[in-house]
Amino acid sequence: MKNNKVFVITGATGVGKTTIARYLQETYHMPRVITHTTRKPREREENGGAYYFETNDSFEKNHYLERVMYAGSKYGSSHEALALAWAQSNFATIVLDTAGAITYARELGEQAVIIFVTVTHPDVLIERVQIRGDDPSIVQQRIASPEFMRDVTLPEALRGIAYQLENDDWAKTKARLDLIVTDVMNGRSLPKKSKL
Ligand SMILES: Nc1ncnc2c1ncn2[C@@H]1O[C@H](COP(=O)(O)OP(=O)(O)OP(=O)(O)O)[C@@H](O)[C@H]1O
Ligand SMILES: Nc1nc2c(ncn2[C@@H]2O[C@H](COP(=O)(O)O)[C@@H](O)[C@H]2O)c(=O)[nH]1
Repeated sequence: MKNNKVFVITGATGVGKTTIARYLQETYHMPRVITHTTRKPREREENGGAYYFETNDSFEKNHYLERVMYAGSKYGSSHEALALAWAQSNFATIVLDTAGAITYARELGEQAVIIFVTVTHPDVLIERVQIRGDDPSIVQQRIASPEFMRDVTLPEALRGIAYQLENDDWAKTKARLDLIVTDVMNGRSLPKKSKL
């Protein structure tokens, strides 16, 4: 349906994408599009919750709107998972790296509301994922990956398209998110040139 929209939350590791998607889910009842990955589950991550966890073989059996390699693992968002979320609500959320967000913007146009999340000091990202309890060797591999460095900066292809949302202070982030959601739900669009 043309009225359906998906809020695409993108940005670097640890910047708060999943936290934001959870807030949109809890506050606005937006279902999350569950994506597929071959990476190993973290503690407390369940199949069909955080992700559909796949083997290399099972990953290849799905139909993807887009797919990427990120820090050595495969990730992909399936047409089926997006349809499932839109069957529950006209507004859904998805968490993607910036390559995926660019594909969503290109493939879905106005139906994709892209939110690029940043922090003022990227050093805090390492602290955040350590506090989250990520395995230190995985954190090191992640930080060293070209995808991590790439996703710290708004890609050229998303300039003028993505909302830029600073997530230094969670209370302020929630207030800014409320502004974006209210505008989108009312069919308006806030200026996207500067950071919110
Ligand atoms: N504004 C904030 N201030 C401090 N900590 C935050 C803030 N937002 C999120 N966090 C915390 O930072 C950690 C990383 O957040 P989250 O898992 O949402 O990041 P992410 O962008 O989804 O990361 P990844 O891409 O690695 O999955 C979590 O422990 C979360 O609680
Ligand atoms: N392009 C896609 N990116 C995805 C997808 N699912 C998750 N992600 C992004 O990958 C990295 C790593 O995630 P993590 O859970 O291992 O920390 C992160 O930026 C996610 O947003 C997807 O289907 N396509």
